[in-house]
Amino acid sequence: MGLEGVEPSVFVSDFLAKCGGYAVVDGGFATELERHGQDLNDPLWSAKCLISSPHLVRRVHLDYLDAGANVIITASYQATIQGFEAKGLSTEEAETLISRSVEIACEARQIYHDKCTKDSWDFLVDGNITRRPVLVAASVGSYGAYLADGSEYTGNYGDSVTLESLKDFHRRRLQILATSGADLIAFETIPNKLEAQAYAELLEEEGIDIPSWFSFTSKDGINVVSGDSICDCASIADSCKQVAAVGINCTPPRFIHGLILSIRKVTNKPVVIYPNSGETYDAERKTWVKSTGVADEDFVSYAAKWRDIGASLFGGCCRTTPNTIRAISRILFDKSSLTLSKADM
Ligand code: MET
Ligand SMILES: [Zn+2]
Repeated sequence: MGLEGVEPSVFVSDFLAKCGGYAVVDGGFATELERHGQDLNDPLWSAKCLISSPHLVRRVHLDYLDAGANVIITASYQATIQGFEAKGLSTEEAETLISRSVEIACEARQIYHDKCTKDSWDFLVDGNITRRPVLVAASVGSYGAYLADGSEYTGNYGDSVTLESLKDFHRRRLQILATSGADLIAFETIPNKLEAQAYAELLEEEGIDIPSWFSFTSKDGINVVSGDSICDCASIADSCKQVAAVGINCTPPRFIHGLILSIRKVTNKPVVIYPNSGETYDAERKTWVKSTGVADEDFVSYAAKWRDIGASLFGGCCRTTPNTIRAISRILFDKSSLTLSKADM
């Protein structure tokens, strides 16, 4: 499935309609690889597994598909040409691994669909076999993710990083991912306005012809992590015609409600929400710690409320699991939890 001349907004609204109005995104990817025993304490983080354990990458995609995901996000979050080269790989090898991340996700989707066709009684609607729509979203992590020093959670890149240097950093990987067979590009954990602007300009300059979503990260529910206003950031996404959805990921669930309301003020594009488990990443100790202060309840119970204030795509980020996604899927498609206005439609 690709854009094929279809407007990005139409592509996503058609997809949402086919999913039943709302779509389920997968959950934490790197942290799920860790749960399977991988040591990702490495500058490549999850991208390390593209080299050492591609079978496990496929396994985790399959687990999320089994849990109900309509969108699976590739293992390319921290897969950069610069990062692979620092490990001694050639440029060509690095580029192959980046494309491979998309191929593996597409393979998982194929395996999943083949399995469903065999067990087709699960998929019978009015006597016809229907397939749950599944899109492969190619992940682009921020420049801070490549630095692997936690700066995707501060957005503080220093004065030497400019709009042009960010565009140069991201250009080649974006070109590869856009022609790799992915259905869309997921720009994830965007920590500041400058990087959003760099992505928007790159999409235009490179004539990227698959849709994208821009997903920001926040640690206070008001601004993105750098302190830039979420409204300013979402406005950049709103102005870019190739951006088909705007949202928030890797942010504690308790901040999501206010962020959706802020995003809604500046855009009518679909809102994508995939919070983390509510724990905080300690970059020095390279570990997740329980946050102090307000407790994060099980965020699955919030999903219906986020839907009711206008979000359309829901999943999880770091430390969420296939169980989280299964629960979100249940809540979203549980007709009895729909609001009156939705039930009346
Ligand atoms: C730091 S956010 C990481 C996002 C990425 N898609 C993952 O789940 O691994
Ligand atoms: Zn995350």
